Amino acid sequence: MIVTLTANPSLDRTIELDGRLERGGVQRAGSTHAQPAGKGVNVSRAVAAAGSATLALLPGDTADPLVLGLDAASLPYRAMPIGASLRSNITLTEPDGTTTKINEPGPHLDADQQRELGGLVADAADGAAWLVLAGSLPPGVEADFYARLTATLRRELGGRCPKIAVDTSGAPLAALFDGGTGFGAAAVPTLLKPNADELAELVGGTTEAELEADPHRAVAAARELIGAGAEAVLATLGAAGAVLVTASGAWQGTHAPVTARSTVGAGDSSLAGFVLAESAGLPRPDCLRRAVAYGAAAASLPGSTIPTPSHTTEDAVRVVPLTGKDQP
Ligand SMILES: O=P(O)(O)OC[C@@]1(O)O[C@H](CO)[C@@H](O)[C@@H]1O
Repeated sequence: MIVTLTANPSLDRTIELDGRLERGGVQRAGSTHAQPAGKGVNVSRAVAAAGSATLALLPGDTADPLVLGLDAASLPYRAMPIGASLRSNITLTEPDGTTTKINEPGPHLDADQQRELGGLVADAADGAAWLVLAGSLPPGVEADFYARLTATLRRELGGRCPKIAVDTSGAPLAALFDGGTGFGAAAVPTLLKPNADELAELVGGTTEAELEADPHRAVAAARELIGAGAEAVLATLGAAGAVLVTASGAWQGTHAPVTARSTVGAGDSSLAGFVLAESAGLPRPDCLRRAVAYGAAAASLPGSTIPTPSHTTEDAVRVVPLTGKDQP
């Protein structure tokens, strides 16, 4: 079972423009669609589409359009009522694949609601294979929420605690490694899935553009996180594919060029591909291969559409070891 938590889910609205975005002008949409989303929900959608067991955890009232969308999609979920509307994030796509995204802050969660959400996660995660903590934190939630949750689950669930993957940015990402929170290595997840921007911000001394241009630099940056206690780092590098780094090896995965339609959800799809492959017991390079195939497939699909296995082409992915010894 792959359990996901989306602390700040979104009903993603995509507006496909027939021409270039004109700032300050009035434009008619070519087409529009809405999808229940947010990073963890997207991971669960990909896992479910692959026929594997998943459960999406999120705040949200039963009548919220996002929750109704999960019902309509038959996605297994548990939603914690909050008495407030969830957010709606807007994506504007242009014919050349340029994507502009505007994310709302989301509804405020008070201390009781945060505790209840943590309890929901502890209950669902008990005995699961993976727990994916993904996305931004809504207003009212302290930046160390994921760090605290990770440390608490490990302490309370012991040997029944799943492997924990985190995909977030900014202060919640930094808090996983911040000794000041007092959780130490217990808060460091099994797997981190930063993009180049997040990785650059986390380790410092480099930029998103440098990491996307040079996979060796991305590996060096990811190694710092391995040194801090993570078992694996899957760093997604946009059109440059992804690198996977563990204590015993590093690999780069690149995909044959695809025509990008919307990059929204590409990172989430990569994470889903990795976790699906890892759960199936595949060797590390094949986990990376599936992650890159899922990311490329997502980028070639409109809006927040999440790929099914039939959208992916693993043969189009080239995986090469970069440093360290390869794994069996
Ligand atoms: O504001 P966050 O939580 O960082 O990101 C939310 C979001 O941009 O992430 C997904 C794509 O990764 C979208 O479905 C969603 O709108």
